Amino acid sequence: MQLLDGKAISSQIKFEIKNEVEAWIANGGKKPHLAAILVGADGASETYVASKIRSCEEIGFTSTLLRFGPEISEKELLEAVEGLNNDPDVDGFIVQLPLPKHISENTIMEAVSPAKDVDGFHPVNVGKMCKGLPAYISATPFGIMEMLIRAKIETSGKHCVVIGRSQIVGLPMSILMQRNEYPGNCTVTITHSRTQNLKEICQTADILIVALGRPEFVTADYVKEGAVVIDVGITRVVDETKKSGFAIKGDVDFNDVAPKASYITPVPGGVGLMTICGLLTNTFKAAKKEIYS
Ligand SMILES: NC(=O)C1=CN([C@@H]2O[C@H](COP(=O)(O)OP(=O)(O)OC[C@H]3O[C@@H](n4cnc5c(N)ncnc54)[C@H](OP(=O)(O)O)[C@@H]3O)[C@@H](O)[C@H]2O)C=CC1
Ligand SMILES: Nc1nc(=O)c2c([nH]1)NC[C@@H]1CN(c3ccc(C(=O)N[C@@H](CCC(=O)O)C(=O)O)cc3)C=[N+]21
Repeated sequence: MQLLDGKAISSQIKFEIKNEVEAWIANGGKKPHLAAILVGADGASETYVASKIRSCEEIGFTSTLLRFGPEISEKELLEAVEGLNNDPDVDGFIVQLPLPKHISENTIMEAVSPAKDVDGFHPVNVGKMCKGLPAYISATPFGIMEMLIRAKIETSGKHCVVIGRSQIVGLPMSILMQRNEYPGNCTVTITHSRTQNLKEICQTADILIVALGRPEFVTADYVKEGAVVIDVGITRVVDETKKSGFAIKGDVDFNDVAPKASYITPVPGGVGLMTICGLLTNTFKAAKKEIYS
């Protein structure tokens, strides 16, 4: 078993971005500025925001966080989005999901200017990604692809099973893994809560990407000997032994699955850190106006 060490890979990527940003600024470029809107207090979002702010500081980006209570109206949130769309200093921003039930996530995602949509959630960016055109690609799938590249994992002709079909992870991940270029060319199966025989399908996976949001759901009996296992899940569970009062768990039972896997990502220290790299890469592209002039 080989650990796909998100900490080591993401440190290397951040080092590379930091150097590029320094050169960009030395040549008169603008310091990249990433903003985030957080509504309420979702555990995974809190983890993300904290991690993101730390990374922005590390590599020399400006970061701004706009926090709102869960009672904010859709109209007020749309105004906040419009404010960031029109703020010339903000290069890119994300609206943390999930949003409270009374707010339509699709309405909010469509309100974000595609040029500042560093999460890659706007239909224009999703459409461009599907067609293989230059676009912001959702940070988590982007980070996972980068991890596969850096670990030189063979993907061509492999069976990739994705658990979860969300707009933010499962769906874009599936599209990227079937593309006619490395790291893609997989035969992809997308599974979800209505899938029958999930375990049997997972047992046929050469590459298993798990994003359903249930801590330690995938056990060794789901996994073929020698499979590559990518754990996207981030759930805060109560843990009295921790200073913070909680521990972060993935969707894969790591200790059970690791002996069977050829490669596996840990949680924490895996995909989450790669997501941050995806977001920073997209934000730097936004500052350089690489995709939208
Ligand atoms: N590490 C990182 O960078 C990131 C981590 N996350 C984490 O990843 C996890 C998934 O996030 P996200 O995609 O947003 O979650 P969603 O809740 O939006 O989607 C979950 C998906 O899993 C499916 N699902 C739920 N239960 C089952 C089941 N028992 N069997 C099979 N499929 C099931 C759902 O099916 P259906 O469509 O039928 O409801 C849905 O498609 C969460 O823990 C989240 O915090 C998310 C983003 C980034
Ligand atoms: N619009 C939107 N885009 C997202 O990409 C998005 C979102 N909303 N909502 C919440 C989920 C969750 N998510 C995480 C990303 C990184 C870490 C992360 O950096 N984790 C580190 C640090 C963990 C720690 O602090 O210990 C790790 O796993 O090692 C966590 C969670 C992005 N999400």
